[in-house]
Amino acid sequence: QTKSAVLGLNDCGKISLFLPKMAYDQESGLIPDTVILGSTNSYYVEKLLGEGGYGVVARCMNVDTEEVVALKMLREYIDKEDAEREVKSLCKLKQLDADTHNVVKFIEHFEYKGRFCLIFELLDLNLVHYMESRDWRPLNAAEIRPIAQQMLVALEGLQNIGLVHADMKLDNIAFVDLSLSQFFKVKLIDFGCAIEVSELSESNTIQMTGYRAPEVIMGLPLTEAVDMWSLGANLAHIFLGEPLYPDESEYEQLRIMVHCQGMKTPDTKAFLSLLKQLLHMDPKKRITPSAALRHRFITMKHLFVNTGFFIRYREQAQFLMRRCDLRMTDMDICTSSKVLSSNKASTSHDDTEGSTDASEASASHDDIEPAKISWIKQTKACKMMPQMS
Ligand SMILES: Nc1ncnc2c1ncn2[C@@H]1O[C@H](COP(=O)(O)OP(=O)(O)OP(=O)(O)O)[C@@H](O)[C@H]1O
Repeated sequence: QTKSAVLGLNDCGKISLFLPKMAYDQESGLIPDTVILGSTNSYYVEKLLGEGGYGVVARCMNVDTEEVVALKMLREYIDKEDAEREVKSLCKLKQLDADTHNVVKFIEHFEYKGRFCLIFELLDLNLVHYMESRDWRPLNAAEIRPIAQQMLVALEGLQNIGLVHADMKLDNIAFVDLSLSQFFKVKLIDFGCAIEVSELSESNTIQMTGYRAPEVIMGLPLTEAVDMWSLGANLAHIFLGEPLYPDESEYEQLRIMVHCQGMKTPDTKAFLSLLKQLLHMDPKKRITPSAALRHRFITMKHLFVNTGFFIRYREQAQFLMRRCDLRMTDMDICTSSKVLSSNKASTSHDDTEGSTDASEASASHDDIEPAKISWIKQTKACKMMPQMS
């Protein structure tokens, strides 16, 4: 804790750390118009961009190359061990191509006056800022799709390198450049809580309340599926314009909103179908990133129906996806007339509901005590997931 830190509720109703401006500048060590000397590069601090419990982030310019970057200086009270863990996760992240996997590009790190400094590519507003700028007016399914697809690709990449983000929240999804034509191009940021999947244990209290997977709350064995749950809760948040959890009745709210306001278009149904599988109570049955990328909400197979409305809607939906320049093999296939005929003879690949990876992964519960299994079953029965279908 810092001397002047105050905990309070932010605009989203979440607990945040507030620091008075002047003390914050001094404490962060990031004072505009000063230069931070790194081991190989020096950075001119232009302006402060954001802050969190772990660090303060500023827009900086590499004095030699004039490259504009984001510098995150970890707070004074962060243990060296924790700082080194974040650096270790970021080094591991370098195994992925940051642009194709939609994760922030990590450039370098160094210590400055005993504080860890991490240098990243400069990104734009995060999803909280963006939603605030539109008064939390919900995004529609077509707008959510490119964000969902990119985050699934990111989580698939993390799964491949055995890393769990463990802090998927709207603050940690940032636009690449809102002023560019790639409007919905986003990246996953903040690997401060990331953990190797092999190091996950039941005692880990990871993820933020509201995005926390049930197995974390219940102290059950954890896997990378925790990130998929959080992604589901995040997508529901931007679809509703308000958080889905922790109040479970908000789940009912989602159902009623969709039902009463006539929003249950085929695309909304497809979105809810994916959401249901992301928010599966049982992590072993929760959909995987690769299966989710084949879900019809992402591939848009269900939109390839020959009616005037759908043609226009589909064109808009495809436009939003193309603007992000996504790796859309399935979607590209969908653009051909092949899809119209293949719709008739539906395959199991484009909609994974109740099939493929999700159900195959439903293996045994041998490693969970019987009492816990029965508890989960009861909880599952109480959940309103089935009502969403
Ligand atoms: N690469 C970047 N480009 C632009 N802005 C960034 C970048 N990285 C972070 N930010 C901004 O700084 C804020 C804080 O960054 P970050 O989430 O990494 O800090 P943190 O202390 O780990 O946060 P938390 O307490 O939420 O875990 C972000 O919400 C974002 O607004």
